Amino acid sequence: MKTVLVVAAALIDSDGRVLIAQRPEGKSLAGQWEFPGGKVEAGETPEAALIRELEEELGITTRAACLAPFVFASHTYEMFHLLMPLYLIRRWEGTPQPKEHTALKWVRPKDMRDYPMPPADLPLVAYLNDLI
Ligand SMILES: Nc1nc2c([nH]c(=O)n2[C@H]2C[C@H](O)[C@@H](COP(=O)(O)OP(=O)(O)OP(=O)(O)O)O2)c(=O)[nH]1
Repeated sequence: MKTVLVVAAALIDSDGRVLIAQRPEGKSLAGQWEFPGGKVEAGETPEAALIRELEEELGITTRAACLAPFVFASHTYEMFHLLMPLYLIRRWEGTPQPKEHTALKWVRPKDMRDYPMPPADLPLVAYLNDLI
């Protein structure tokens, strides 16, 4: 089975809330709430991929020095194995806009269970709960 490398971000605001984004209709896991991010492309570093995805998906600018490696998900889906590092980001420029998602929401980690998330993400929420 193929291992797919996806990078994701937990943007954290000054109130300790984390940004989650709802996947659009027509995609896999439609309607579920995820951490912004996406697949690392050939020849790209994970950090460059995340900076690119945040610009494309949210219209925000950040830089590699603002990405703090945190934890990772390793989860087998039916068609592939997902390996997904999650970076913490507390500094960025711009206001996140849902350019590719149905909606965005700032939520406290303890409230994330109210939002259906991909199975790979559930362990990550527990780590955010401990952090924040
Ligand atoms: N960005 C992101 N992707 C996640 C999370 N949890 C999780 O299982 N994924 C999965 C969903 C997708 O299969 C893949 C991310 O792919 P993507 O967002 O770049 O591309 P996509 O939706 O077009 O992918 P797909 O339809 O081909 O599955 O990782 C998460 O928290 N954030």
